[in-house]
Amino acid sequence: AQKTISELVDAVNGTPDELSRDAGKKVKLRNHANGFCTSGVFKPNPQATDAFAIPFFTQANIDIIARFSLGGINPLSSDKTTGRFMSLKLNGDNESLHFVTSNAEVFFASNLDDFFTFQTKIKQGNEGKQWLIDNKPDTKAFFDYVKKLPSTISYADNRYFGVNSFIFTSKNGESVAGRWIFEPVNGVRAVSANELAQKPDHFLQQELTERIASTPATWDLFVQLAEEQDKVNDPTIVWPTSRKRLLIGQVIINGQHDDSKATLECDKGIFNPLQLPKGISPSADPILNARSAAYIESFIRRN
Ligand code: HEM
Repeated sequence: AQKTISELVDAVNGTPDELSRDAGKKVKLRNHANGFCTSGVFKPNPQATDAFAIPFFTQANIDIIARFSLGGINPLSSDKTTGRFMSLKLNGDNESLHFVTSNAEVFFASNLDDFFTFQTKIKQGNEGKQWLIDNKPDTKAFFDYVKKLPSTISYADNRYFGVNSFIFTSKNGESVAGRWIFEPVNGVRAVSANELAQKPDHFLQQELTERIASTPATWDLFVQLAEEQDKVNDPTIVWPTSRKRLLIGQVIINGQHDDSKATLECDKGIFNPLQLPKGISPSADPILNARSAAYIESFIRRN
């Protein structure tokens, strides 16, 4: 039988027992616990609405609430790992759009059973990891990809990927599949193992806060468009880099609303990958379609 949302959240939180929901609630477990919130503005590319029928992007400046995080349920995990995550709420005058992204372009599972298996095995240490390498080619490909990710000493120095596909309505009413890619305007900056070793265990929050006090962290947001032969509903398959990209706008993280209630309390809420404006809809990717419900279940448990 298909895994339930509750079982998936149990597996993520590592509390797979009948009382897990209550247990999770008591200890307030949450994935991506090591993280913090800040703010900024999104400036759509005026040409974006030449290609797409997405009225949301006609607003010149859209407020952003951002949360940067690491994977895992340990709020005190070391910042020296390579995984980096960026979640954004674009709050427009009439609609909103959320992004929940990773610096890995590829996912480790294409279906909920494999997601559950990954979460369960990965918590069993080296033996579980070896089992995944031997039995799950998608997960092995993900491990190989992650090994090649650069070490970075700033959230600003990474590319971020939406990973799952969405369906975009073109100006002439056609549906086209695409994926979000955020390119850091100053490029990816990798550091040596030596430079990373000199850092304390926790530095990412302070680094970004100090950085944006003088210079915003900025990303160009692109939609990478699928071609006929591309697998749209499988996040373990990366599309060729030759695929056409359209510039949608720029993400500018400058802390402009860091004193607002929405930013200060952003940790309490959720980022919802299915919060989309008119003209963008979810693909049939089963991973994407389980995410909102899982995030809401996690939200209920931790509140
Ligand atoms: C079936 C697939 C997935 C499940 C079940 C799942 C589960 C979860 C859960 C339970 C949380 C905690 C939510 C909360 O309490 O706020 C979470 C957060 C998060 N997930 Fe996933 N996830 C899935 C796929 C993905 C994918 C594909 C990505 C990357 C593109 C991703 C990136 C994130 C990020 C960045 C957060 C933190 C959001 C924040 O900053 O508040 N997840 N996920």
